[in-house]
Amino acid sequence: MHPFLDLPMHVSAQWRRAPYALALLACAAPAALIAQPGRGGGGGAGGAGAAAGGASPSNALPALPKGPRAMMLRDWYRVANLSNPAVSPDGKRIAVTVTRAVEADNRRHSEIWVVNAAGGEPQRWTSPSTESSNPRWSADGKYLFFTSQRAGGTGNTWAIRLDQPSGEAIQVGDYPNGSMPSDGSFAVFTDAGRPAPTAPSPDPFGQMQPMARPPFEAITRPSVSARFDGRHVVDMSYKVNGVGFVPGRRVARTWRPTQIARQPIGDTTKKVITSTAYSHRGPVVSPDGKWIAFTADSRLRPDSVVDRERDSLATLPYNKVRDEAERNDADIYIIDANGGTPRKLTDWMGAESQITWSPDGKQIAFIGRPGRTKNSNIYVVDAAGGTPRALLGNWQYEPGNFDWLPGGIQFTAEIGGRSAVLRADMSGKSLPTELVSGRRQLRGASYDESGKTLAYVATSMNKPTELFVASGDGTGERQLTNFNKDVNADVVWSDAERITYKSVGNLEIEGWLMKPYGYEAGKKYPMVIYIHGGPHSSYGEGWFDEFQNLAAQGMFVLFTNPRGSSGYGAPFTYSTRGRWGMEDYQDLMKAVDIVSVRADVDSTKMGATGGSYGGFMTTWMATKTTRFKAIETDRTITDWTYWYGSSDAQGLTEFEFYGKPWDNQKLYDELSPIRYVNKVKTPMLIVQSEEDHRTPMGSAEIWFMSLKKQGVPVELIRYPRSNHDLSRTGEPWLLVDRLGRLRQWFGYWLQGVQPGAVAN
Ligand SMILES: CSCC[C@H](NC(C)=O)C(=O)N[C@@H](C)C(=O)N[C@@H](CO)C(=O)O
Repeated sequence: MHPFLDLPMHVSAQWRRAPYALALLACAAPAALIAQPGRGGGGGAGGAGAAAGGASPSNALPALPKGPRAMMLRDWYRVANLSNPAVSPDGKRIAVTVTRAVEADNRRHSEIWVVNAAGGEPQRWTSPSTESSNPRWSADGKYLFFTSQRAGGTGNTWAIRLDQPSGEAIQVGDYPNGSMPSDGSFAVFTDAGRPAPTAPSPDPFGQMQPMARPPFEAITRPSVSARFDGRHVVDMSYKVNGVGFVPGRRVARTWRPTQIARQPIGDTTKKVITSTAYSHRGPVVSPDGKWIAFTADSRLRPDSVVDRERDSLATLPYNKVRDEAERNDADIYIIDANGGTPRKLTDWMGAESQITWSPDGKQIAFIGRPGRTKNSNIYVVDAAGGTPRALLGNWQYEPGNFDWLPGGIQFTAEIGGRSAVLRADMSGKSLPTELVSGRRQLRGASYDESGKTLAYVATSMNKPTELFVASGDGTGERQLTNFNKDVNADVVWSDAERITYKSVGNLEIEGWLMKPYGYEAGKKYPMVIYIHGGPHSSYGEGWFDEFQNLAAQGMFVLFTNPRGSSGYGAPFTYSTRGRWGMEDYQDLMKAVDIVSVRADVDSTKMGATGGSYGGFMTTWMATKTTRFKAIETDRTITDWTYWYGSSDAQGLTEFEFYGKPWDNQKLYDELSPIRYVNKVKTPMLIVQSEEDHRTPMGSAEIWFMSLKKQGVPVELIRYPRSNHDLSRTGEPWLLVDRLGRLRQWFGYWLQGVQPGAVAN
C-alpha cells in the first residue's frame, strides 16, 4: 500500500485524479431523511440529472447550453463517479457508491445506489441529506453495511436491514466486520487493545491548542502559555498532506500491538485470543473455522524492538550492502482459532499480503513481493507448510486484488494503461487468461458467493464510470447504469489514439494522443503534453477531466507512461532510480518528436504540463528546451534538497537517490531544475496549494521569483484550503478554477486567445 495515501502504489494517475475518486469533502448536513430504496427525490432513470441534496447548478449561474458541444468548465460538476461495487451474496443485487458534485454548495455528495443484477432502474438506498459510501453486504444477506459519518452513532459503520421492513440506517453491535468461516458463525479481526491507563496529572499547557503545547521531552516552554499559539515541533512526522499539522506526543512512547479477536455473529461479546508484544496483521479464518492465518514480524519480535531498530537504521548514512540487501520483514503464521502458539507457515523472503484460504481450506494464497524492486506474484502454499509456488510465472505485469473462487483464482491487474480481470493457471505453467479486457480501466471486481456473478466499474477515454455485470467467467457483460446519461448527451467527449514507440535502449513506451474537440482533417492544432506524477503511477484508458478540458479548448493532448511508470512491471518502474530527468525525459521528448511531425499538429504551438513529479519534469524541461511555447507546472518540485527537508513523503528520494542529500549531494543538486533556472525562456504558469505538505510551496516560490527576476512571463496561482490533491479531491470551485487557468494559459500562448476570452 501507498504509505501516505492508503492506495496501492500502482494506482493510475488518472484514478488518483478522477474528480471524486478519493476522499470526500465532508458534508455536515444532518441525517434528516430516512434512507429507503427509491426515496429521496431526484434520481430515477439511472440517476442521471439527480442533483444531490436538491441543489441545482442553475441556482448560481446561467443554465448550460444543450449539446452536442464541447465540454464547458461547469460540465465538470455534472459527471457522476461510481466506485466500490459490491455484489450481494446471492448474486441478485449490486450496490455501488455514486458521488457527484453539488455545484451550488461547493461540495461533493456520495450515496449508495442498488441495482438488480438482471437489470432495471438503480435505486438510491441512502439519504441525500448525509454522506454514505463503500457498501458491503453481510454474508448472511441480512444487512447492507456502509460507511457514513452521520450523527447519532459511534464509529462510521452503518447498516440497512434487509430481512425485515427497513427504516433508517442503524448501527449493529452483534455483526462485527471481519473474516468469517463458511458457516458465518463468527468473525475474526484485529484489536488494537486498550490504551495503557495514564495517571491523571495536572497539565499546565492543557488550555493551549494541541500544536502549541510543548511535546514530550521538549526543552523549551512558552514564556506565557496563553500568549503562544504557534506550533512546537519535536517529532519528524509533524505534518501530513491532506491531514495537516500533527501535534507531537505528550507522553513517553508506548506500544499497543494489535491482537486477534473473535466474536460470534448475533452476539456482542468479543474475545481477544492473543496477548503478545508483536502485532498481528490481516487475520483470515479458514473455511472450517479452525485456524487463523495472519502476518507478523518474521522473528516475532516485539513492536517496540522492530520500531526502534527501524528508527535507528533511518539515521544511518546510505550503505549499499545493507540498504540494497533483500529483506524479510514479515512472514505468514497460523494459529488455532481459539488461540495458542502460532506456527510459521513458511520462511518466505519478501513481503506478503492478501492472505486467502482455498475454498477447501487445504491451501493458502497470498500476494508476495520478493524484493522492493521485484515483481509481485500470486503464490500458493499448502496450509501444512512448504515452499510457496508462483502462479504467474514470469508474467510481465503484477496482480492487483484477487479472489479464490470455487473455480480457481481470479484477479485484476494493470496491463500498461488498461486494466483487466484475469484467471490464473493454478499449475503456474501458463500465463494468466484475460476474462474481461479491452481498451478501458476496470475497478473493484466483486463476486457473489458462488463466483457466478461479477460486477465492476469501468471507464474508457470518452466514457465516465458506469457499473457493469458479467458472468463470473467474464462472459455476457452488460452495462447496468447510465448515471452520466445527461452529460454524455450534451458533451462530445474526445477519444484518444493509442501509440507505442521505441525509446532509449529499445524500450517500448505506451502513449495516447487525444484529438481536439471539433477536429477537422487538413487543419493544424496546438498540442500539450501531460506528465503524470509519482513517478510510479500511470495514465491510462479512462475518462479524465484534465485531458477532456484541454481537448475541449481545441488542442491535441499527448500523454505517455515513460519509464518509471507503474503498470509495466517492477523492472520498468524502478529503472529510473538515480536517473530522474534522464531517460524518462527522453521517453517524453521522443513522443513529442513523433507527434510534432504529424500534418495535423502545429509544432510551433506546443505546451507541457504536469504535477508533482510531473511538476519537477515540466520545470526540468523548461531548463532543457525551448520547444514548448508555454508550460504549466503544478504542485512542483524544483530543488530536491529543499523537497527532502519539507515534504511528508520521507523515504522517496532516500530510496530513489541512494541516500539522504548529504549522502549524495551531487545527485540531489544535479537533478534539481533550480540549478539551471537561468536557462528558462518559456512562459510558465505555476499552480500551488497553500496546504500542500507533499510538495510544499517553497519550490513554486523560488521558481516564480527566479523567472520574474529574469523577465520570463510567469504567473503563480496559490490556492487556499487546498493540499497536494487539489486537482483530484479539492474544493470543487477551486478545482474547476484551476481547469480554467489551464485553458486560459495554453489558450493565450498557443491559440492567441485574449485574456478573459476563454469560455467557461
Ligand atoms: C515512498 S513515498 C511515495 C511518494 C509518492 N509517490 C506516489 C506514487 O504517489 C508521491 O507523493 N510522490 C509525489 C512526488 C508525486 O509525484 N505524486 C504524484 C502521484 O501521487 C501526484 O500526482 O501528486
